[in-house]
Amino acid sequence: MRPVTSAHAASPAHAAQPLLVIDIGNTSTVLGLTDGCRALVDTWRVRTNRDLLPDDLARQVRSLFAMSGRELPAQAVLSSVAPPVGENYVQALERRFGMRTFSVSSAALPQVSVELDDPAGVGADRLCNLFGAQPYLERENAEYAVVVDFGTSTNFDVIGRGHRFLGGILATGAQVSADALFARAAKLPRIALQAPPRTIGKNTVQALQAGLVFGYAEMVDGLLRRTRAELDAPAITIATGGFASVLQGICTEVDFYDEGLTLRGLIELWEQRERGQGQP
Ligand SMILES: Nc1ncnc2c1ncn2[C@@H]1O[C@H](COP(=O)(O)OP(=O)(O)OP(=O)(O)O)[C@@H](O)[C@H]1O
Ligand SMILES: CC(C)(CO)[C@@H](O)C(=O)NCCC(=O)O
Ligand SMILES: [K+]
Repeated sequence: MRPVTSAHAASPAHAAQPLLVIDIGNTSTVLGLTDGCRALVDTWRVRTNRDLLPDDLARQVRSLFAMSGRELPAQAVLSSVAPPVGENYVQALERRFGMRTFSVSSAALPQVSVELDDPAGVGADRLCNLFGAQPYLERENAEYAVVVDFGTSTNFDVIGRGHRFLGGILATGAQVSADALFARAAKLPRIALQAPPRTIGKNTVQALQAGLVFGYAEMVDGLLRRTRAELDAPAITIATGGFASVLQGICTEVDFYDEGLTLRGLIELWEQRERGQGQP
């Protein structure tokens, strides 16, 4: 992997309104606030809780902003793969704070060509990654990009120039794999998901770390090699999500590491939509 890098332009030509961005995953929800230059000035990470109702979420958002001494902005863009949490945030933001909101879906993004059997079924987070990959496609002058997103599941999102979502791979997340193993093997200790000093473990912890971390890295490299072999032009690859930092320097098929790709994709998506609607 090359060192931490970001291909995203820091600011649009015009001053913009501050924007609340929310990426609702199956385990975590990440909220971010941008300034008038579309740069993230604050981020918050909370557990995704399907039991919270609109007013619970309104209280959560209000207290996060109060904690950081921030003003609530007038507009928000949301990506959710955990219904009904996305809808509940929309209700909270619109009814309690009068915010203008936009929810990511393939139907709401006509400029994106989702080349799947069922375009409506694609996860909103994967559409965010498509937008997050755009600056890389341009900067590297590449035909394809593969985003590997390490969350509850590990997604490989195959993206083509011109906002094409070509498909991908969904694999069991690293933590889910580890938890499944610990749940079924009474004598195994819980371990930190970090690389051991060598592949041949000298104790139970090292042996588990080799299986989980190196095993996972080999899966990622192998799937990226297979993906690249199926494409008719070279692809750049970008890893994101918490576990990506653990695999940095281990995966040989990953070109870039970018922790903020999904959230900045959400900002980029909003920005392009605003430009498309002719609203500065
Ligand atoms: N610093 C870290 N070191 C090791 N593992 C990590 C680290 N941060 C996160 N992880 C693991 O990586 C996985 C992905 O983390 P991330 O926080 O990006 O996604 P998530 O919030 O768990 O999933 P989702 O986005 O689907 O809600 C998690 O299973 C987590 O256990
Ligand atoms: C795969 C997850 C769970 C990853 O967050 C999400 O993108 C999702 O629920 N997607 C729907 C199925 C699909 O994208 O094909
Ligand atoms: K995510």
